[in-house]
Amino acid sequence: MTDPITPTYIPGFGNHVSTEAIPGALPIGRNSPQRPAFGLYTEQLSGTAFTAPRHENRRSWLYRMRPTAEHPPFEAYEGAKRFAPGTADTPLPPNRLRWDPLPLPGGERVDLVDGMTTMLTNRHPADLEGVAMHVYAATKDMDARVFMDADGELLFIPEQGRLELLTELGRIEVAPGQVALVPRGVRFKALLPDGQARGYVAENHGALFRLPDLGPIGANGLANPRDFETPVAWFEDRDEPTEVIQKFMGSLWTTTLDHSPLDVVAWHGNLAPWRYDLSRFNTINTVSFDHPDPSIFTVLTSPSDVPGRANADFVIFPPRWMVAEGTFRPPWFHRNVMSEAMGLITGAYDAKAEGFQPGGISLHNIMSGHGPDVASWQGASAADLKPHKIEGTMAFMLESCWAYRPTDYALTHAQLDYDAVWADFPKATLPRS
Ligand SMILES: O=C(O)Cc1cc(O)ccc1O
Ligand SMILES: [Fe+2]
Repeated sequence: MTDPITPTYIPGFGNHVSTEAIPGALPIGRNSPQRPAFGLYTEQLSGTAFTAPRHENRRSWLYRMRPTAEHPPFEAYEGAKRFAPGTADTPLPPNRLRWDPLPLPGGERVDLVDGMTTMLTNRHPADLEGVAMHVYAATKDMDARVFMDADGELLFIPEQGRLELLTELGRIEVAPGQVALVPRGVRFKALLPDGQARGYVAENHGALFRLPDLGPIGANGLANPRDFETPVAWFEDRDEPTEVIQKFMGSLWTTTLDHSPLDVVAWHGNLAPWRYDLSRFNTINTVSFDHPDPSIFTVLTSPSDVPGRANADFVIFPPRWMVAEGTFRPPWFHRNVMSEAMGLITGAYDAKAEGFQPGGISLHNIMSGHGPDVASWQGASAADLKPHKIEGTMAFMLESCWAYRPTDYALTHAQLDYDAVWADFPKATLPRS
């Protein structure tokens, strides 16, 4: 059963962890003993192909009360109609779009799974590439059910309310301002310690998120590995019917076990959930002039097969000093070969004076002209360029080389005239010859 003890974490990113909730549960010196302690079952959970290069290879060994293999067939899940509904195969308009935050559900309370709305997808999960952006608005704990995503790892980005993620590999509490990752295939349930919660989920079908290379920055900076926290082993011993909802190849499926599958008593390996506090991000930026590319704010990257071109970059815009001299300081006007989906966790974003709200989303797909809105452009063009601290804000970008396609729900719920934020810029006045 869930107990109120604060979860315990082990620091480090991608480390080889060994952890047991009951002394003696973890075998020593071999992965697969003939008779594991206490009659536990051994299971390998792979996050990369068996043959992935050693520095990319991610897997963990789980020691559990029953094998995952013991389950009835899955059937189509009829709930969560806005979660993973698929997208139409019609031409994708190149329009810029923006969305207000989802209202929290009013009447009947909904849990995290039924409170999920898929907004943007790119690529099909079967391609093993691409990312999706979902938003959740939940008002109920998941009780006798768990969720598992066979289609990718899940990066939770809370905007309101904490989530307590009870996973097969341990418990994670994540609050707005922090993010948490649940690896592909790991079952979990989400409790809402604040009674309700809202936020974003980035679902990554491609190469696992990793820390970016630092190049000339050196050995330290941006997100430092020691600030990632992986939970110690924890399990529940619950012989009660437990629904398992699984996302597989873009659809939702359900089956019911006679026990909780959160029954991993010990595990070791380097494929595990973690959380990270975005305030630990060591923000690096110009101390001279110009506005560096936003890649300087990359927290995590999922590479594609093309060097330097991300399947997905998770980038943040944290509080920071702005000191650039003789410079238009906010994001510039630009057209990007990558596609940009953005969210706002708190505060305001420096390129948008209004209309981009916490919990909202904006979409600027490949080659869409965008940048500061008229009000932000006017303000920054006239600003006195003394050092200035941008405070109380946290926006993020899920930048992908694949164009995003909004779901039907997203298309029918977008703000009506986002283009207007860039209307009526004064024309440049050229010198007369
Ligand atoms: O479009 C955006 O607001 C995101 C962004 C921010 C920035 O500082 C530079 C480029 C960029 O795409
Ligand atoms: Fe941009």
